[in-house]
Amino acid sequence: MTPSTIILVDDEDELRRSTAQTLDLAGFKVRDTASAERALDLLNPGFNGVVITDIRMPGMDGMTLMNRIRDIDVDIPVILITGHAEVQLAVKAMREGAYDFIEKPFNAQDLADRTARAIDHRRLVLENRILRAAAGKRDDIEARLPGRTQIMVDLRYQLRAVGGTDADVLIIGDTGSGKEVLARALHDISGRAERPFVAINCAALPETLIESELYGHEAGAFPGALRARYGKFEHARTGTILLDEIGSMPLELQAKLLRVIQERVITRLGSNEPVPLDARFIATSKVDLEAEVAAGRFRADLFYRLNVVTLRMPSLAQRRADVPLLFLQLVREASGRYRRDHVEVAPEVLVEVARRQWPGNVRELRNAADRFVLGLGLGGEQETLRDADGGRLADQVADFERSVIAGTLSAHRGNLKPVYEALGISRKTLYEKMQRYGLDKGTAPSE
Ligand SMILES: Nc1ncnc2c1ncn2[C@@H]1O[C@H](COP(=O)(O)OP(=O)(O)OP(=O)(O)O)[C@@H](O)[C@H]1O
Repeated sequence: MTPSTIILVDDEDELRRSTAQTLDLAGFKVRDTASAERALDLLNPGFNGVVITDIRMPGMDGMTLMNRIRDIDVDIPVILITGHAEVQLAVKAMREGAYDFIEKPFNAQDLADRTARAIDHRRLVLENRILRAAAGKRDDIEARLPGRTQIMVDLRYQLRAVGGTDADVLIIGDTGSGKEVLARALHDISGRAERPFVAINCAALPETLIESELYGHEAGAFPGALRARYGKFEHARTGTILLDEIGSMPLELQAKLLRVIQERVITRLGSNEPVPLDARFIATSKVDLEAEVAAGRFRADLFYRLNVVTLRMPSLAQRRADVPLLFLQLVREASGRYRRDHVEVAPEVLVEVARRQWPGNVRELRNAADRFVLGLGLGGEQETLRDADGGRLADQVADFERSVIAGTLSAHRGNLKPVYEALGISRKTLYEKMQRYGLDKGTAPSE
């Protein structure tokens, strides 16, 4: 990405020059101008930078400029410079979409901090855009959350239903089942798709730093806090905040979080100034939070607040019929990642994949696909088929083979060529097997 540029707009020459110098000394690349119209000429959608403008100017004022900038690209951060008596105006501007404001006279450090934060925010927004454009994934929920079992069909339906709303969402699911993938899909189909998606792993945050990580702090808020720092919540602003493994959050922080979710404001440590927060919260949990509430480890009020919309990411054990197809998809992805040409998956391999339990869910299946593509086998259990349940091995193999072929046929909507190619068998063999198992082109996958 090209280096960020600050466009500074102020009609007062002296103040503009000294502000430009301050920003320059802080290491920013600055272009300054006395005219709002000129500033607009410098902007385009995808502009990598930030606009800092005085609010009072003859001709086009700062508020009008901000609105014109939002017409160009709604996510370009605009920082307004206000006079002492103009705080009301600044608050109105924040409500209308200004990123931040700074009151005159301001000190150099404060200006540099606010500018740095706005630049970080802009970078996150642009990175998100690039990622999404590259993947072309905006509406492609089925490709991201594949599966033909009813439980997955229902989940995608629920996802689309809540995607367009602003409702906070709780996602429950076993380890490795794809909760974060689901959360990102939710963000990408929401009206916040272009805004930052900030994932916070609550289990990995050190307890002593958790508050300043989330809420930020002012300089001197605690020993060692030399400079002010913006927290993760402020980084997300109008985007989505993912609270991964919310059940690991200490009880006293749960109370604070509840307040943030309800009141939609945050206050940095060491500050009295509330900052508005218009983010959507998504929380995930591996464990049943109701049981945690009963055990006194999770606050009931926070649970009820989060539990308004709950999506359940099924484990692979709950959707076994999806496993072979999912494996084929993961093999295709891994082949791309490792730059291997078309890696064939023999039917015996799919049978083995379908037979296994996969307690680590998609993560474990994905690792197996990676190993397979690299020629290392599936890993994990013994590679040979075992007569696990006491049934005749040949019958079990036949059952799995039938479900694999039925699933692949259904995935390709009865189009045979991609089916025998994906399964690594000839057209003739596919016909024979379809006949043997009583399958036709329109066969639905068997559970
Ligand atoms: N549908 C999918 N297609 C491809 N990869 C997937 C899919 N679902 C999950 N994965 C991969 O599986 C792994 C686990 O997914 P994810 O991190 O979303 O699970 P999780 O439920 O949040 O896990 P944990 O509970 O351990 O945090 C990741 O590497 C992810 O990329």
